[in-house]
Amino acid sequence: MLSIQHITKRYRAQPVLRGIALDVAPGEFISLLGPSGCGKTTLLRILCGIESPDTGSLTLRGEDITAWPAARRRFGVVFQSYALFPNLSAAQNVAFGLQDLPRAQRAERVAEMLALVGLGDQGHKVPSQLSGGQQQRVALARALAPRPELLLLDEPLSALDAQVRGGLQAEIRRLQQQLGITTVMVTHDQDEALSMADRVVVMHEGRIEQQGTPQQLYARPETRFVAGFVGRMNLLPARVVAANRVEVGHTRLHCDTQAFRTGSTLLLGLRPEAVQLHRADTPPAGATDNRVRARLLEAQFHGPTALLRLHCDSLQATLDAHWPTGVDARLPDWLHGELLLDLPAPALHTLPLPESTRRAA
Ligand SMILES: Nc1ncnc2c1ncn2[C@@H]1O[C@H](COP(=O)(O)OP(=O)(O)OP(=O)(O)O)[C@@H](O)[C@H]1O
Repeated sequence: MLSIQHITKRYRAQPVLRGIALDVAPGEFISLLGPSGCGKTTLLRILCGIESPDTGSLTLRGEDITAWPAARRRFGVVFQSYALFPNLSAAQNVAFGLQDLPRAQRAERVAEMLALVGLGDQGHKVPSQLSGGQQQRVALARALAPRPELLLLDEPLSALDAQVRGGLQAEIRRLQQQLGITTVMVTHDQDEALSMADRVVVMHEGRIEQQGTPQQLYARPETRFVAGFVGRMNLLPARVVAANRVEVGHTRLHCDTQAFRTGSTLLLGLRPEAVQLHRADTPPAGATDNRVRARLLEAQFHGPTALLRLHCDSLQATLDAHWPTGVDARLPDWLHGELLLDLPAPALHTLPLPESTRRAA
């Protein structure tokens, strides 16, 4: 439906977008995810039509819209700051983009939209009489009221507290699916991107680093940046010593090394939830591949799980692991003794070293 072709943008000499290409399918929810300064807001502003690219083009259902001003695109936009007219009621704010409709139809549509966002009885209030979450619902109703072809969301929830935010994430997703509206949302919050989007596009320094479903990105990060930015990942420098065998510190581990030649260096990634802990005095029976000794350095309580920092002499590394805290929210005493860690081969990701590190090596 929307095709973004080789978009570049510089501010003065500084390149901010370095060749962005992306196709968005009808009804799809895309999240642009990346750290501050990676260019995601600039890309969204180019989609809105309030910024123009230096090179590249945008097509909407085959039609080139690159030179169209924002008003002609008629996309629905919600910004981080609620951007409502403070002296207009919620209903008047929603009616703002409906000037073309006859009065009766306009009132009907406003009532429908306010009901859709759960504010059917709040239309008379001005923004200062509404909570932050309610104001953002009004902004959403206003953006959706003219039935736009594309909904653009720029960090719409980042000014809200965690609880309101979680509720609205689910609600926006429900609405988006109910209306089938094609949506592009900018966020720097990986949880938000993973939980809401059909496809997450990870941006880094003005480029698309990787894109895929939330599950693909989490299960198969392709670069160190994505591995570190989407979820938590232990990263260990390693060297391929034979097919499917790597050396980390003083120890050798099994993992899939298909993409690497023997002798090459790489990073081994392992999610904290994939680390299996056992007590060393009663080791489990069975295969002992990828089993190393470790000791607990510290534990951080996070409610349903504790994050354990473990030191492993043979790997010459410190690893993070998750421990489910259970109903009594306590760690068993044996975790403070000698431990064995199983690092399952299928959970070990092999990642290329970043360019700069490779040169130094
Ligand atoms: N109008 C502008 N003039 C000059 N530089 C700009 C302008 N807008 C953005 N930049 C610069 O471009 C880079 C990318 O900004 P952008 O807002 O797109 O990043 P972002 O990924 O959305 O970050 P954030 O999450 O902090 O908004 C930044 O270095 C920023 O300082």
